[in-house]
Order: sequence, then C-alpha cells, then structure tokens
Amino acid sequence: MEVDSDAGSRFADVTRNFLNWFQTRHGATFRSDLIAVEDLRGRNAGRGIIAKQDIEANTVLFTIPRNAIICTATSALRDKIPGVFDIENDDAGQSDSEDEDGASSSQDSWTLLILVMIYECLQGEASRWKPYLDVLPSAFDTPMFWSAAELSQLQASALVAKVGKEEADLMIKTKIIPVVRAHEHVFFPAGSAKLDDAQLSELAHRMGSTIMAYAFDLEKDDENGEVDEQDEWVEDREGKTMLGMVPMADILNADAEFNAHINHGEDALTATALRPIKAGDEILNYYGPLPNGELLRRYGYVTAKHSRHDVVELPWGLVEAELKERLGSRMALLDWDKMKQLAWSDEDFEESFVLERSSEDPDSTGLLGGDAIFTSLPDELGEQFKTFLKAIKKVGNVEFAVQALSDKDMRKDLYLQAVLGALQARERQYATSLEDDERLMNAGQLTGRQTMSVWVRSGEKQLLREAQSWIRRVLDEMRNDKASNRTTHGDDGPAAKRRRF
Ligand SMILES: C[S@@+](CC[C@H](N)C(=O)[O-])C[C@H]1O[C@@H](n2cnc3c(N)ncnc32)[C@H](O)[C@@H]1O
Repeated sequence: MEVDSDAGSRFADVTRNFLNWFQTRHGATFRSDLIAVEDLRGRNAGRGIIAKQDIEANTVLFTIPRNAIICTATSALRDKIPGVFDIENDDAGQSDSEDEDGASSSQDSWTLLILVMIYECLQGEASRWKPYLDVLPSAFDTPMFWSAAELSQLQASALVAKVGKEEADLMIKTKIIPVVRAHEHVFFPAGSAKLDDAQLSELAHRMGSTIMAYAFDLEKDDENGEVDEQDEWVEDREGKTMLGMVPMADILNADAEFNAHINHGEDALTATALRPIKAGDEILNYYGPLPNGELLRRYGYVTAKHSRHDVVELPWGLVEAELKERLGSRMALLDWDKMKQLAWSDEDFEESFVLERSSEDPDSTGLLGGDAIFTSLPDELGEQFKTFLKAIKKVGNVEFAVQALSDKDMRKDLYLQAVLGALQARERQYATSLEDDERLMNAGQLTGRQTMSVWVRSGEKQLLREAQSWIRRVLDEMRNDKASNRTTHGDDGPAAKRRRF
C-alpha cells in the first residue's frame, strides 16, 4: 500500500501524541527500550507494536491503569444521563428506561459504549482521551462497509447473511440517535455545531465498528486476575459484559499464533511476552480460534494462519435433496410435505450444520502444534439424518428407510453418500471453483477487499473438498471391510464386528 508523505507525517504525529499521552497516565508503563509503535500500513495492518530488541519470556511490555480505559464507569457521560445507564436491575442486562425527556431506550453494554464513545468524540479537545481517540480508525475494511458488488465477491459464503448492516442501522435509529437527541445539551458542547441524523448515524457506525474490532471484555477475570483469552476480545452482542476501550492494548495486532497476552489485574491491565521474542518481530495478541470469515466480519482482515479455523455451513436442505433423489420412484409412496412437517416438529431440527477441522489449541506460549485436519461430520447432522429416516418410515413406511433404520452399515453408507452429494452441491453454489480462485490469486490483480473475499470463499471450498475426501476414504474403508468380511466368513457368514454409525 502506498502511503503519501503528508498523510505519513500526520500518522506519525498522532502516534507520537498518543504515546506521550499514554506514558503520562498515572500508573501507565511502556518499555520504550524494548518496543515501539510502528506504521504497518505498508502491509495493510495499520499501527502495530514491534520488538526493538530481543525480549525475554514473561517480560511486562506495558501497563494500562484501569482509569485510562474508556467505559461506562470512567466516562463522565454516565453521571450526566444516569437514567440511560441504569441497566443493572434487569436480568438480561438490558433496560427499558424512560427518562425525564421522554426518550425511550433499551440499552445494553454494547449500545452504552457506543453512546460513551460518541460523547467523548463530540467533546473534542475537552475529552481526556482525545490523543487516544485520534489513533482510532476512521475507515474500516469490514464487510459492513462494502458495496453490493464487493459483497458479491464472497459468493455463497454464509458470511454474506451475517454482515448485519440492517440490524446496525435499526439499533442506531432506535437506541442511539433518540438518546443523543433527547440530551443534545450533554452531547454537543456549547457553541459546537450539532450533527444531523445522517452525520450522527455515520459516527455511530464508526464507533460501533471500532468497538467491534478494538473493545475488550472487562469482566471476565478469574480469581488470579486472568481472563480466558478466547473471551478477551469480545463480541458481546447480548449486552451482558462490561466492554471497554483499552488504550495501547488495542494497538497490538493479532494472529492465530501469537506471542503476547493481556492480563487483567485489579488496578491495571498488563501486556506480557509469552515466550522469547526476537528483535524486529511484531508483538501479537490473540482474538481467538476464528475462521477467516469471522475475522473479516469483526476485524476486517484475514490471515494464512487463521485458515486452519475456517468453517463452512452445509444447509440441511441439500442433504434432504440428495435423500429425495435417492428415494427415486419410492417417492410416490410418500406425502413429502407431511413427512417434512413431522421431521421439523422435532425441536432439535437444524437448518444448517457447521463443518470444521479438528485443531489443537495454541499452547501456553501462543504456538500452534500439528495440522488442522478434517476428521468428522457433526454428530448432530447424523442424528438429524436418522430423525428424517424415522419420519419417512412413519409417514410412508418406505422399505429403504425401514431397512436403513435397522441396518447400521446401510444407514451409514446412505448417510455418507447423501452428505457427499450435498457437499458437491454446496461447492457448486459458489460462482467460481477453487482452481479459478487460485488462478485469480496468482494473477495478483485483485484489490485488498477482493483478495480477502477470495481468501474467505476459497477457504470454505477447500474445507468442502477435504470433507469430501474424508467421506470417500470412509466409504472405501467400509467397502474394504465388507469385502474382507466376505472372504473370511463367506457370503452367508455372520457379519463381523459392525462399525458404529
Ligand atoms: C485492535 S486493532 C489493532 C491495531 C490496529 N492495527 C490499529 O492500527 O489501530 C484491530 C485492527 O487491527 C488490524 N489488524 C489486527 N491484526 C492484524 C493482522 N494480523 N494483520 C492485519 N491487520 C490486523 C485490523 O484492522 C483490526 O480491525
């Protein structure tokens, strides 16, 4: 990425101001002898923290006093509009408050932090976090901000349905703008221009996306003052946890393999090296075992190391269609709609299933061991298949369903064949093949967003292929077992040890 020199020096100025501001917070530490905040825009990673020299394991890299965090407990907004913040008395962590100005709100910790961030931004120089707010992003690469044409590059990825733009628009319209409008004298400093609804909505979107990619969960400390790292970077969309913006901790970039950890202490959060770090290496945090699609949705980037966590959704309808095809002329015996109604009356019946690889967790030093391998279909998919066969038997007493229900090997073969067909159909839902995607990547003509789309969709296709290969291997094994049983016992001999379905 080209970085023009004017923009480059502005970028460096706000970084310097932020560092000065951070280091003068009471209780803050920053090992400037060991680490530096650097401009990583050349590799599309914004700011990041780099080791200036070799660092020993367990070294504390920086400390953030809790009062430097932006959250509902530290911002002055809470005292100015206490009614809006009164969510404690509600079991679900939500309030349906009606304040003196009649603005109705149903807030949670997520919307309250958006309000706090809007408030602090609108205070300008008067906010005690101004130098920190200046290093937060003004533009995002998350799909929330993509055009329809850009989104179409994700093809059949389930990510498309999860972008959530309409939900965010509605939340801003019903929970953010009314609160600001009802308290304009609080949000807009005297003499400042008031934002119109479109400008407020844009600011709220920016703050929402910043929180999504930067905020920490502040309430998950265990008795040792530590946080389960998978929960540390949160997406608490149910509003049940206390969220906060943690200056400096959120300058750390992250990957599926990482070398630093943020410990949550009583008075401060500390960033610690998990293992020896070499001079020049980036200090990396961990956002959890996220598939690239989810990394893109929440944070706006993808990495090669996160591919191991990729997932793909298999809609049940595709498995059902395969089964229908296999029923062939026997379909005449069935009232398909009645049978479906019966199957769907089971409360556990699912519309789709998530396929994923088995992969070990990173070790205590942040390193990954072993490959991620596809080793099984979801148990629930097998259960659902059986439920469906039972419905077929009940409604039509179709011979092959009756047989499959009593013969485990036959059922397993039928199941695997149907899922194999469904996986192939799922692959065909994408507009390009895995090979097309590889050619596109190799041609090197894609924009950043296009590259990320191809990465996400080809990661899903790759997993579909691995699942198909796994099924073919299992089917081959079953055939070989059967053949060897026949040679051992003769065709009429008792079946040898049956495999579990
Ligand atoms: C908590 S911030 C980290 C600091 C950020 N780079 C900045 O300049 O403010 C999270 C954002 O950093 C970027 N990021 C984090 N890890 C990254 C990585 N490994 N590669 C590229 N970008 C990354 C993404 O834009 C993400 O939304």
